[in-house]
Amino acid sequence: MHVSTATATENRNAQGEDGETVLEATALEKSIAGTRILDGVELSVRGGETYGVVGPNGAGKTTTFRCLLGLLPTDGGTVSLFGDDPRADDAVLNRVGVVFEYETLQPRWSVRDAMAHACHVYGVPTERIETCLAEVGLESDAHDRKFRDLSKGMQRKASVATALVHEPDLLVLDEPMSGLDPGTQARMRELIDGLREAGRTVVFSSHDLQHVQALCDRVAVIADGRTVVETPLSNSVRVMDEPRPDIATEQAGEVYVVSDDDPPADARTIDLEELYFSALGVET
Ligand SMILES: Nc1ncnc2c1ncn2[C@@H]1O[C@H](COP(=O)(O)OP(=O)(O)OP(=O)(O)O)[C@@H](O)[C@H]1O
Repeated sequence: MHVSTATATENRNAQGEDGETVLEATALEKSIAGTRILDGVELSVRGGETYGVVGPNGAGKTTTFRCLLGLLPTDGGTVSLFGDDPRADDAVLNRVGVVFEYETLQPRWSVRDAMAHACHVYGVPTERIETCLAEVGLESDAHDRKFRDLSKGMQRKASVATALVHEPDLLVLDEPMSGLDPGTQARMRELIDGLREAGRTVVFSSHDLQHVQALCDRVAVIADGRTVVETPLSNSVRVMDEPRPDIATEQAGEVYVVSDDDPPADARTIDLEELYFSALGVET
């Protein structure tokens, strides 16, 4: 999969300067059938970054994505998507491409038909179909086959291609790697990396901490419906074993994540897996 970097500057300009907050949630709450599902999700995604959301099964990642996009009503908290609240006005969703793990394209439509429909809905030329199919590297013999007759990997690529037709400023991918063989996962990883190179903002959830570590600029660990810690990754996380009054830190279990760009000399480096288990209070 390859994404041209030629339009990176244009894309960055379209979504604002790098570093501008494009998606933010504070104190997000959601109950379903009397059960509290989300109880304090906090996250902030900046323009141009790749942002990972990790957490155990049932932590609330998919529910968070639905609430962030205004697809589920919330019971409390704030949501800001490119400065607008999608729960009040969903027009801002025109700037977003979304692929949920279990929501598929129309099973009886061919990939090209589904993409043509998306082009029609968004008012973009159907030339985008070939561009996006090439971008995700979907095998050419799959383009005119019915969605239901494709392998899971082909279906995932077709779904991502469809989510890209309107050149969204933000791509939200719920578990993009799940159920894919290692080779297809690697190609999905290349795609996400290529999107970042092209200046797009990508948010994705995953259980594969290695993928998240390799791809993401920042990550949020969610457990029991709340954000336990949100931190820059840049290949490693700087932590201290004790807090210090002069240093900004965020507790994640037994460690204190240093949020300062200039960590103190006694800060040590841990990987995402160690942070994850510490944040969840799991002995390893
Ligand atoms: N419509 C619903 N009705 C009842 N419970 C729900 C509903 N949707 C989600 N839940 C519950 O909310 C919790 C969070 O689910 P969610 O799918 O958001 O978690 P997740 O972190 O995405 O999990 P996974 O990693 O397994 O995909 C789970 O306990 C789930 O059973």
